[in-house]
Amino acid sequence: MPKTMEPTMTSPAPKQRICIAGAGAIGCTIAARLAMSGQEVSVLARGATLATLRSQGIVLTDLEGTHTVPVNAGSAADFGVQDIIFLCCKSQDIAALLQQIKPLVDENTVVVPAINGVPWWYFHGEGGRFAGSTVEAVDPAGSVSALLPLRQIMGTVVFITAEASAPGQVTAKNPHLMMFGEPDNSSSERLQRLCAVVAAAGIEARPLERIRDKLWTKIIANASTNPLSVVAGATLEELYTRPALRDTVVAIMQEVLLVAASYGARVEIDPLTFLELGAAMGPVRTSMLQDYERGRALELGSIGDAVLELAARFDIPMTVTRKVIGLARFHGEKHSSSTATQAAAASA
Ligand SMILES: NC(=O)C1=CN([C@@H]2O[C@H](COP(=O)(O)OP(=O)(O)OC[C@H]3O[C@@H](n4cnc5c(N)ncnc54)[C@H](OP(=O)(O)O)[C@@H]3O)[C@@H](O)[C@H]2O)C=CC1
Ligand SMILES: CC(C)(CO)C(=O)C(=O)O
Repeated sequence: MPKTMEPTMTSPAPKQRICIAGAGAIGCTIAARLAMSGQEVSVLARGATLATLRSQGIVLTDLEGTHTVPVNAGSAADFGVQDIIFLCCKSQDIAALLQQIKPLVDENTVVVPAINGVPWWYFHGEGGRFAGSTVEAVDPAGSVSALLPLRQIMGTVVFITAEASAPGQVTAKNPHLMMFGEPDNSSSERLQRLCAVVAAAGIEARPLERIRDKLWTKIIANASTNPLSVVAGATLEELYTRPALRDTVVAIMQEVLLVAASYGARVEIDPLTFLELGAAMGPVRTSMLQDYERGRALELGSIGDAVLELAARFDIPMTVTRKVIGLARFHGEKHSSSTATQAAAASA
């Protein structure tokens, strides 16, 4: 069975009301591209980022050059009901952001969580042995699932590398690619519409029949590199090419591949191909390394703990993965508390 459906929409992308909730590296990249393509884009932001977006717009540098893009930025109260909402935050911020976007959602709104790791809706919509069960690491006691009906969600896997150098200023050094799929694996008009809208914005958009296969492909990439990038202070190129790091990357890949296979995922990429593709992305700093360097919380819930939780259901040991996640957590907590102490001292 082909895993990528053929996009069926040939007419120009329909005009949509689109909200980007979360204006960091990925949010600003998607918002700028969509706004440049003529869509009605609203960006939900806060603090210094909101002020900058209002005064200067988004400055996106990607493979096509540098674009300065004015956007309508504000809080949820400033926007009406949306056709599409991209959630562009770290997994630990999903619940807060879902609460904020409630006024923007009606029964036709499609919510697209552009978030790495195991999604909170993983066991919803597809059936199977664990149907309806909760991934506690990302959906404690079902508290996130309760915030949004499953039928509003469109799965996505984001293959973009982006970094914000300042609020609203983002550089993305690789081609933009996003894959989309219904949680119940169905084909739908809204899936085709979403792909048409995103493709018209210069982001390659692939509709998928089995979104979980590609989720696992990305989970393998993130679990094997993001936490280790923090421990080693290493770029993707270094992680995938330096023997001392590559061995650990491969060991984690092998462990997570076993978890993916246990859940029936068909992952087409073997570890050696992962290494080649990853190295070709260049000296990219993972989003987790970016957070570490800023003293921010690390996204270990969806990228680390959720994977260990799913492995435990099949008694898969995860020896290397667990150790690296533990080390990353230790480094992250230590660094963020010393960053907070320095900030407090500086403002005293
Ligand atoms: N960067 C990358 O290259 C890639 C990232 N990803 C994934 O995409 C997701 C987003 O990552 P990325 O863009 O890098 O993350 P960032 O940290 O750069 O951006 C997240 C944004 O969400 C905002 N935010 C969080 N909570 C709220 C809230 N309650 N209200 C308003 N704004 C909020 C943050 O605001 P504030 O700054 O004020 O906290 C921040 O601007 C993550 O899951 C990441 O793993 C996937 C592929 C590549
Ligand atoms: C590094 C990358 C692009 C892929 O592993 C990523 O998803 C991240 O930075 O979180």
